[in-house]
Amino acid sequence: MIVTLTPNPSLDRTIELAGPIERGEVQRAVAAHSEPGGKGVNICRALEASGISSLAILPGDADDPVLLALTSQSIPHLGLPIGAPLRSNVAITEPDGTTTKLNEPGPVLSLAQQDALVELVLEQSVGASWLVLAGSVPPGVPDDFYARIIGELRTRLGSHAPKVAVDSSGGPLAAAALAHPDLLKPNGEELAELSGLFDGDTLEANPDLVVDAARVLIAGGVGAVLATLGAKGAVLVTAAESWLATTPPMLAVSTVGAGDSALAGYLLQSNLGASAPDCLRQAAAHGAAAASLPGSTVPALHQTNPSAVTVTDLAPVLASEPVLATHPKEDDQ
Ligand SMILES: O=P(O)(O)OC[C@@]1(O)O[C@H](CO)[C@@H](O)[C@@H]1O
Repeated sequence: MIVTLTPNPSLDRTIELAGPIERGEVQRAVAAHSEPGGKGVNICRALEASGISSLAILPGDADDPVLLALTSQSIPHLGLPIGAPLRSNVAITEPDGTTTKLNEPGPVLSLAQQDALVELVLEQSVGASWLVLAGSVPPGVPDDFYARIIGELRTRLGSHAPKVAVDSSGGPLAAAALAHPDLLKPNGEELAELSGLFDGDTLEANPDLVVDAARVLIAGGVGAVLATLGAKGAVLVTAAESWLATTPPMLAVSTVGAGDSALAGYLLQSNLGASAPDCLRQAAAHGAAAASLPGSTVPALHQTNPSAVTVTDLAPVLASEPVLATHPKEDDQ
């Protein structure tokens, strides 16, 4: 069983345009759809689609559209009632694959609600193989929320605690990185910010340099780093080894949730006891498949093509003069 916590879930609304977005103009959409979202929710949707048992923990009332959608899609979940509507996030997609994402702040979580959410996570983590702490934290929640959960989990469950993966950004990601998670899943920009090495564009264009940046985090106590690099693939760095996974070129339809799907692919194989390079291979295959699907749609295992993924060994470059290059972002936003 894989448990995810999404403290700031959303109803993801995708609006498809027939041409480029025009600021300040009225434009007609060709299609629109809604899906229950938030990073941990997407990971559970991807795992369930492949028959891997999971539980999505999130704040939200039973009659909130996000929870109603999870129920109707038979995604196992536990909602903590908060008496307020969850947020709606909007993605605007253009025919060339460009995705523009507008994320609301989300409802405030009181201290009592935060404590209740932590308690729910600790209770449900007993017997789980992984706990995934995913996404932004809503207003009122301090940056050390994920770090606190990792600490309390290990104090309470000791050697029975599940492995912890973190997929977040900004302050919550930085604080969680110091709490020794087993796996961190940054994109190039997040890894650059966390490590203080290079910038996001440089890392996304130069997977070799990702190893140097990830090693900074591993030296600080992070178990392994799975860095998703959009069209450039993904890099997995452990204490001793590192690999790059690349996929054949493709035109992205919507990159929303591609990073979440990549993490789901990794966890899926990890749960089956696969080797680190095979976990990475599935991560890249899941990420590519997600980018080929509209909106926040997540792929099932049978919709991915791991045999088309090339996995190669990487070594740290420790470049004294980083290569300057840019690359369009295609990771999830
Ligand atoms: O605002 P956050 O919590 O950072 O990200 C939320 C979000 O953009 O992440 C998912 C894609 O990764 C979407 O389902 C959702 O709308």
